[in-house]
Amino acid sequence: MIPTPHNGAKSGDIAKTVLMPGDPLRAKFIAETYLEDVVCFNTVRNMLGFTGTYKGKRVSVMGGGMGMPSIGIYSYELYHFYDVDNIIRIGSAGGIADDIKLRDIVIGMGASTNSNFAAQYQLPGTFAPIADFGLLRKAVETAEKKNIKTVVGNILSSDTFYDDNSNANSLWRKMNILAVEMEAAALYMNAARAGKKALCILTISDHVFTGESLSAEDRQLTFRDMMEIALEIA
Ligand SMILES: O=P(O)(O)O[C@H]1O[C@H](CO)[C@@H](O)[C@H]1O
Ligand SMILES: O=c1cc[nH]c(=O)[nH]1
Repeated sequence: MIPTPHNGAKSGDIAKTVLMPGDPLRAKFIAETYLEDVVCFNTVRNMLGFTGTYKGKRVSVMGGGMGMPSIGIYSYELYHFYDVDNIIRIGSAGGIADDIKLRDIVIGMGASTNSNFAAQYQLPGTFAPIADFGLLRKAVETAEKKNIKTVVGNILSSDTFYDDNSNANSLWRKMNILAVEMEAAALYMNAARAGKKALCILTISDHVFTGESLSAEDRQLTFRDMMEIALEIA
């Protein structure tokens, strides 16, 4: 079923590993900054996707949009229709745990969620969405080699950015959730169901409780550490 309603790529246009920021312009930035011999494979809905080489390895980078329905569509199509094996989400997140600071890189070993995405599987219990251990280990080792600190643990994938329940994040904090973002749980579920691999690496752009947030310039600079870790393990 390719091209799909959401992806104009043809068979073979996409590498086995795809880096997936939420923002398609971040995908363009990565392609222009780090990749050689770049080809743009998707412009449908401006959800830009590129394939090129990084240090001789073929790698793709594509926006995934905001929220679980969006990354759910793009990652499903990549795994099932484009033969992609690994998707590494690289995103921004809000700090929740007290010891998480602006610019920290958080790796989602697990992704708790308030979403109903898992209902489709009709499981007789609660599914725990987790990262691929091999990708996780490589990311941590690569960061250590680069002298970049990472914090590994449980994150929250939320359906809401603006939430009417002002107490919700305090409740998640009690369960040692490190940070909140909006996609990893669906990505991890799609990977599990497809028998493929996924990882979510995040940079803390703001803190839910202190209200601090990074400037646009600071984001650009600190996001590069996360991008380089993802590119190295691709
Ligand atoms: O920076 P990205 O990857 O878009 O990730 C975070 O930013 C968006 C919200 O501002 C959500 O998509 C959230 O998951
Ligand atoms: O989803 C997100 C991303 C960044 N900051 C937040 O508070 N939430």
